[in-house]
Amino acid sequence: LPLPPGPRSLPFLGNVGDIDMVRPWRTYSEWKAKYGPIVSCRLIGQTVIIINSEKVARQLLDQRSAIYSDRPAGPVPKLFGIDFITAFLPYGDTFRLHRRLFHQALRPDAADSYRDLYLDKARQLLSNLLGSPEAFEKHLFLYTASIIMSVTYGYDKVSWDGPPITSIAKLAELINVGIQPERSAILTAFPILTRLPPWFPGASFQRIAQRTRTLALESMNEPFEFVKRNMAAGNAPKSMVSDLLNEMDGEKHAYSEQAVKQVALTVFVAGFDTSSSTLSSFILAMVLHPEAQRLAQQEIDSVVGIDRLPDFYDRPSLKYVEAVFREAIRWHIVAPVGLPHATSSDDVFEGYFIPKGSLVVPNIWDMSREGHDDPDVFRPERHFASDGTLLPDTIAAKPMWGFGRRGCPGRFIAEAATWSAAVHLLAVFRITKAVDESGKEIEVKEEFTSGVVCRPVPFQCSFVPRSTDREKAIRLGD
Ligand code: HEM
Repeated sequence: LPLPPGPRSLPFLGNVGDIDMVRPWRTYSEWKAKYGPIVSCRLIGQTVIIINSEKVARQLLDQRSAIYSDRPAGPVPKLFGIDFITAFLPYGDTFRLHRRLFHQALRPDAADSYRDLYLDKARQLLSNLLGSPEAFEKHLFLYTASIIMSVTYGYDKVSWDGPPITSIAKLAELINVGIQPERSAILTAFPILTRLPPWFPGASFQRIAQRTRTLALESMNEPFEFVKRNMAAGNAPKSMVSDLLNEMDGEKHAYSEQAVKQVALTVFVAGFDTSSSTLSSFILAMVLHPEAQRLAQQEIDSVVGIDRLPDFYDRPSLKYVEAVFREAIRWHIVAPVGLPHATSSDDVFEGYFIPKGSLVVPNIWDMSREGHDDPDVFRPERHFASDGTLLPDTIAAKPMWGFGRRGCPGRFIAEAATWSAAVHLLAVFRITKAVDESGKEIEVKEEFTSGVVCRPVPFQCSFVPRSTDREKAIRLGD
């Protein structure tokens, strides 16, 4: 049987020269128009299957997940000392154990049990923004980091420039650089390069790898020991690690401390950049679309009133806010091609052969545009049916979280935490373009970085308190 259709490829490099390496999802969408929703190509000796439709992704990655849940084998995670991170594990026993621990700690009801925390940290975010609005990116990072560190290890407060955040955040940043797909493809094709000494011209990746290995060990051990010390002293707050360690005692040998450490560090690595980028993108959308912002604020004022701040029980009544939130996420999807899956055995789909070991790339960017008119336009109204009711498709069911047994286990926490921040920002601030010294508005562009996770290119904006009473209340809560 033939492979799925696709562009002709050169003997060794394959289709490397055909792909927009900065925004590969755009090339994949062009191929969809030519070849259909499932496309095959070659990248330096590797068969790549690109899925350009949610329907096909569900048929293969969800319904045949026993075949489509591996990750590409390559030397990069090991070289960088991060092969224990769940997202890089091959499909096997360790992977299954990690997923079981994630399920225990992050399933929907567990994620709901942290609602007070999301609200508390969102109010802290507002206070930080009142203090230094120009540093909003840093405050978003701190918001995400403090929720993750509290849920995972029980930290009450974390500071941006102190341990353990400095090393973990640096690690997350280096991993983002280290796992760039182009570099992975080259090192996978020429594993000999991984033996180059760090001083060799062009081998700067070896220095990054060395630093990442050290940071990974540090970041795994330091916060873990913090929980163990607290547990020994009898004052460990509830957290993912303390819960798992407590359960481990009752369930001897079911899993090891090492597995708990690995899963815990994965939460930060996988959740930090993705969640803070989502919020940054939401703020950019509000700056560029003041009318949508105004309508959302009008709704908050009428549902919540002006004497209190929003809470999760308001969410079902805040339908326009929900549409704005959904649209901000859809408008610029944070991980446009998610993470590649790999097949662990041969398969046949609609008359096409999909060989074992193929890389399978879901084009989530294209899927988020399917069925929408003018998909580039920011339009919250698209999430309402013609009778004015909000469409039933929830954020948790969207392709943005990936697929099948590899789908994002942090989606419930991520969604609740980003919603909490977004609705608080809307309740308290008018988010506008910043003005320069002469009073002129500083233009803001709809520009995003590229990579596994995409965030808006740094921009300036203003956070103008909408009510002096609320401003006072937040300042007093400092
Ligand atoms: C808006 C924020 C987030 C987005 C958009 C997002 C999206 C994704 C995507 C697309 C994948 C790849 C799924 C696949 O391969 O099919 C993924 C994997 C993963 N995510 Fe998230 N994620 C977010 C936040 C989080 C958070 C907060 C956590 C942890 C609490 C988390 C934990 C993970 C883990 C552990 C994996 C790897 C799963 C595996 O390989 O089995 N993510 N995420």
